[in-house]
Amino acid sequence: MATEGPCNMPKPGVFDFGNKAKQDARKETARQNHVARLSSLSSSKASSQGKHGADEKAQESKNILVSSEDGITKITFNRPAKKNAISLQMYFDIMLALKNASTDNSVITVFTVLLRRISVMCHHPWSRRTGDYYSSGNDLKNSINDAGEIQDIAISAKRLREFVDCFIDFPKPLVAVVNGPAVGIAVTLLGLFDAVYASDRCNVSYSIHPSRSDLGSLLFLYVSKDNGLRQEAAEMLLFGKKLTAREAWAQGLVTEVFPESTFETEVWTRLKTYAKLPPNAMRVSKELIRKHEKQKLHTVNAEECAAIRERLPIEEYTNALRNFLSRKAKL
Ligand SMILES: CCCCCC/C=C/C(=O)SCCNC(=O)CCNC(=O)[C@H](O)C(C)(C)COP(=O)(O)OP(=O)(O)OC[C@H]1O[C@@H](n2cnc3c(N)ncnc32)[C@H](O)[C@@H]1OP(=O)(O)O
Repeated sequence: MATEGPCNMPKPGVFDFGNKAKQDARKETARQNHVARLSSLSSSKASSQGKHGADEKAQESKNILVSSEDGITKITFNRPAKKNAISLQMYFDIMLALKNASTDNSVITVFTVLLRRISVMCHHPWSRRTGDYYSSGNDLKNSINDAGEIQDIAISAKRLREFVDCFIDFPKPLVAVVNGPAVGIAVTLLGLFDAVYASDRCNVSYSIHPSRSDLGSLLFLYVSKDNGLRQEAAEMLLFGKKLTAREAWAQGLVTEVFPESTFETEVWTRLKTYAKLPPNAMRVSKELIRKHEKQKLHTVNAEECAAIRERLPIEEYTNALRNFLSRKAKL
């Protein structure tokens, strides 16, 4: 792989991970090992997948499960021990899953959390219960090594930008089934879904993570457009106020709130019905609805990621990270 000289390669498309990784490597020669790891992950998985039907199992990875059934491709967080914190590998797995879902036979793509079976001594011997968290956001270990030093900020910030771009550009209806609390980047993404169904045990928040106001500007753009909710949104983004599912609905961040007891049945019944609607009409409608805001979202995303890249190495951030990792601080 060339690492010197001018970069004359054309800018790769948003789902063109192979070329993006190569360009990263040219610019970040000092970080080649890390980039190579991500690149090899991309190429090995991409080559083993290609196009597939909506009724086949599409992708296996430990913390992100992908399956397709009844016209719905489901992308499922499966890292309950870490509250579904999103590691660098998971960012990559999700991008790959979105890339595949954009060309598979499915009609709708849904993000959700794996349900866990727990034993309860009440009316039923076994009861289904949702995973603890929908997602606790960015894995705080992404940017700190075992010695407590900040690492790979440039690559992480670039990866984050590509990740969010994939959501902005996703061509099919994209739905979030949020059956637990969501934090940080997982909240920001809600504004990029076409529908967000939340159970009443969900809440949304930004952490004490000092980068939250950068990351939140994307969300702010979305919720505060014409609806006079600027101050409420700012309270969450600047001061870390946690919103209940119903407050998030009032902000326009959640489409509908369901009681936890009927959440799964109601939501999946509805989604299966939606997946029978004409796919092309939905794609064209989505394109028309989103067309005018897309460029703005890309611009804000680029600005946010640049701000994250600049601000993250500062002491305020490193202290917050170390405090969390040494168990002195939480949300
Ligand atoms: C370089 C790229 C920069 C990107 C910047 C953009 C930022 C995006 C964001 O998403 S910022 C938000 C980051 N998230 C947080 O700050 C949440 C941190 N977590 C918590 O505050 C708490 O864990 C909790 C409130 C979510 C849950 O508390 P509790 O129920 O008490 O569980 P534990 O704290 O014991 O957690 C269990 C287990 O999970 C690990 N964990 C939880 N969240 C994260 C996380 N975000 N990153 C890494 N690890 C996480 C936690 O350490 C425990 O692990 P352990 O059992 O100790 O091994």
